[in-house]
Amino acid sequence: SVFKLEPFEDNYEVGEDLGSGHFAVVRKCIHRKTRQAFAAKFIRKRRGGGRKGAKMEDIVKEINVLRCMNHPNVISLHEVYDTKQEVILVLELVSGGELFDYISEKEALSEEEASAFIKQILEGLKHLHDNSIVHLDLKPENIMLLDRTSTKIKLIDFGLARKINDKDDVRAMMGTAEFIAPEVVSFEPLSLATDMWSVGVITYILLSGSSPFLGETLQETYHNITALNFDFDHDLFQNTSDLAKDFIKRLFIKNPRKRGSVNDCLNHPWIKPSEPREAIARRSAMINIDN
Ligand SMILES: Cc1ccnnc1
Repeated sequence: SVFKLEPFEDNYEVGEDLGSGHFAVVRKCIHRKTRQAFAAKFIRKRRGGGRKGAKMEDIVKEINVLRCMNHPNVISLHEVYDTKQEVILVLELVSGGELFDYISEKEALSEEEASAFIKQILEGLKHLHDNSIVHLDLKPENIMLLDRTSTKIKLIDFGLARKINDKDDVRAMMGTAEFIAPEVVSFEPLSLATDMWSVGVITYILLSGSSPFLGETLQETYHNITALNFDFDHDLFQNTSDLAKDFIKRLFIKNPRKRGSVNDCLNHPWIKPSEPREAIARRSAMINIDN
């Protein structure tokens, strides 16, 4: 079988908790022979007719998605163990913490920093979308920094990701309320554009520290999303460029077909500066000397 059946602890020492998800817990682990460090995702299997645990078909889906990924901004899968109670995904270890924590420590980021993070998220997402895979759960908790010092990021959780082929449309995948697109709320067919809405939400949060559609209740959040009830006139956006706002506006579009694609976003001037930013800065510095 492609999954290893021997006891996981024969080959790995299990270390500290790194996080937990729906039916899974992620722990740092060290390969006994090579001393190489990984992140082991222990996914509880659904036993009998119970409700606890993940369905094997969903676990296999996540594995198949991870298997076709090979990109610097996407977590890689090393190997899989299959035991009676659980499936263990041995994943590449990223130890810089969640982008979520990085932002909350810094309140809001500079536009350069935000643009650099979003560019990496778009590059990882392009790799998925070029393989017709939609993530469906993009949010700052699922984006991790490679290590404390670098600002390199990786997309980590593919629990809801799936192949989008036109014949069977995908519906009713619930991500996390704040980040889901209108078509998810209203149970309409999902597409790659569903991820692009979430990129808009993440960008808005990186630049302002505030969540665009979040309401007091779940219902209010859903209403704000389907009514596109967001604004930039927060004093939080007073010194944000029109280019950055334009980037976000092209993603908060109700009709998925009209929303910016991952390629549109990578070519947007807020992401792809026409010239290196230091050249822009140098030019404006020269102007200041002349004045
Ligand atoms: C939480 C996590 C997941 C995957 N790799 N490293 C850390």
